[in-house]
Amino acid sequence: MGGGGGGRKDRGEGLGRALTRQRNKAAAAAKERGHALALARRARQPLESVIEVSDIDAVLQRAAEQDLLLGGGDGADDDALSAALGSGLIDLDGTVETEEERRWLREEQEALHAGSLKVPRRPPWTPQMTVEELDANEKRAFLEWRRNLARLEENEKLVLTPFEKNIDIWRQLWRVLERSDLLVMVVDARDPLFYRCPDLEVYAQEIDEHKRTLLLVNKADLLPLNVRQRWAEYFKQHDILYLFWSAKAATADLEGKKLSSYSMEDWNTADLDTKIYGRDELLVRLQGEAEYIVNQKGALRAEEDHESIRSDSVSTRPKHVVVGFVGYPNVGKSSTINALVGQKRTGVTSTPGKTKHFQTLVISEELILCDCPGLVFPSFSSSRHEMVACGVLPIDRMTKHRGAIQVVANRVPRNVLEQIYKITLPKPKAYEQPSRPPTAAELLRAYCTSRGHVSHAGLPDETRAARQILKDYLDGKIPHFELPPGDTDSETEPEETTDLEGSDTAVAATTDHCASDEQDEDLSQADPNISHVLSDLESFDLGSEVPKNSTKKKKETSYKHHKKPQRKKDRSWRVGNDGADGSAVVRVFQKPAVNFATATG
Ligand SMILES: Nc1nc2c(ncn2[C@@H]2O[C@H](COP(=O)(O)OP(=O)(O)OP(=O)(O)O)[C@@H](O)[C@H]2O)c(=O)[nH]1
Repeated sequence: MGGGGGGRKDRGEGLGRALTRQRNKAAAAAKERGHALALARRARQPLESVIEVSDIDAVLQRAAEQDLLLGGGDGADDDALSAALGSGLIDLDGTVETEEERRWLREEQEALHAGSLKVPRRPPWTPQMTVEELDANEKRAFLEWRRNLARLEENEKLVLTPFEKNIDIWRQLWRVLERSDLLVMVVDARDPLFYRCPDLEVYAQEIDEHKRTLLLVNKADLLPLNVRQRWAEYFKQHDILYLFWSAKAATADLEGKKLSSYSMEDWNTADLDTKIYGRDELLVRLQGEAEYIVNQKGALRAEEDHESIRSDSVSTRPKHVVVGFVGYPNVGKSSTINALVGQKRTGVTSTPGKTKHFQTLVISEELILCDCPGLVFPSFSSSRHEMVACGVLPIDRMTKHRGAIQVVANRVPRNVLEQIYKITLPKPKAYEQPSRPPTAAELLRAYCTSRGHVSHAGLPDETRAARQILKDYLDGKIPHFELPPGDTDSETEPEETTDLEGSDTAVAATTDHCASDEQDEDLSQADPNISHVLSDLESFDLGSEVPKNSTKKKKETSYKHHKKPQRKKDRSWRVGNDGADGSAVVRVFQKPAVNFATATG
């Protein structure tokens, strides 16, 4: 009886244990399914830049990744989260200190630690590795890179500006770097050093000592000849391989038009150091540089193999060369590729970060181009505001517009701003420095007053004004450029130099701006009543492209529904993949404009 009772108890305990086991199993399976689902969902997500550091989703996603990498377990979630938090995803105030008294100290620190600002390296890999192994290794190395940057920030009291935190975007760069013979770093001519990433050049040579980087100084149409001369001097002094280029001018040329920019008058100078290259010249130069690299590699390999180097084996042209294009968002990579291909292959917009995947374009049997998505490299030296003003962070995501406008006000002489916008800025008070730049508030209010931009609350619509001013600044309607560091003119006579250049360029820029300004001029003469303000708000992002006679239509549409028209990147040309890692290849055959052999002699 007792035994029977014991048996029931045993059976009962056995059943309980079995049920618990089953429940645990089900829970584990559910967890696994959840993981798989999360992974699958993530795989389906489009490739997005993660630059803004306050994105809590990104924090959690990284925490989940960490969990995955470290195998989970007790407290792993907490550890992962704190690792993600500690690795710089959360930036508490998101701004960089700019007080004068702290600046030199910070600059000293920045110079000291400049070598630590590295581009993440792809860990060593072999074709024999499984996809999972490769993926885990890359994630581990990436997290380590993130932690190092965070440590740098924490320990040294340095402030890192926003940088790309999405490993998948860096993966695109790794692949472009690996397959390119020549790396072309596209920079904006108006501040080339801001957009240059020296560590990327170092990294390229770590992959292969023969790889070289060419600085493609784009938007050179916005740079007067004398400023190009100064930069040319600087590049030569610092042994930087460079050339001036204007994707916009090259595109206009292809369309049989001429760019009406002041600096294009002397673009085709005989001086190779300062001339703005044309499309065919650039293609020849790129191919020449890349072939030189491939030949050097071939020669070395032959030497290493103790082969007898026949003279023709070194000079034989390689089958084809690959030229990779990298750079910050919005510097004009896609425009350059489009101009080189000779037709629209990649989308061009003034919104940074539009190119998401690298693209491979076969220009000819001999030349292949690779276009990498725009990347925001880690840096110390610029503030978030500066990055918005420089087009690296999207204007649309800007929340504190005055900071970015102050960058514009500090860089562009007061008289130039007044001329371009036909506004009068308040003069500095008697007790203030007579040469002080206008404050952001002064500039924004003067602009709003002249255009009648009023917000719902009846206050000046500073956000709208800020967006338009920043757009004009980026598009080159407001002329501006930096001089090389240590340029004596900029040091000893900043006012005079800027004023001189500014007024020169202001004339051209004003002419350039006239058409777009006409509409605003009209608006400024009208009564800024609320319906006008609303219809006016609607034209906001269309800016100068809205024809005058479209005012009526604008009034009829609700401003709430107005969204910036996003031009879609034309990807219809994508044809399958190249067999390596899923990247698209299109074959674009075109007659080489100049015979390479004759052109290079
Ligand atoms: N003035 C001038 N503007 C240019 C030139 N090249 C490009 N732009 C403008 O710069 C903006 C950005 O050009 P994109 O070609 O889309 O830049 P991107 O580097 O491919 O940008 P992402 O897709 O963000 O990587 C666009 O508004 C272009 O019209 C140039 O040579 N001169």
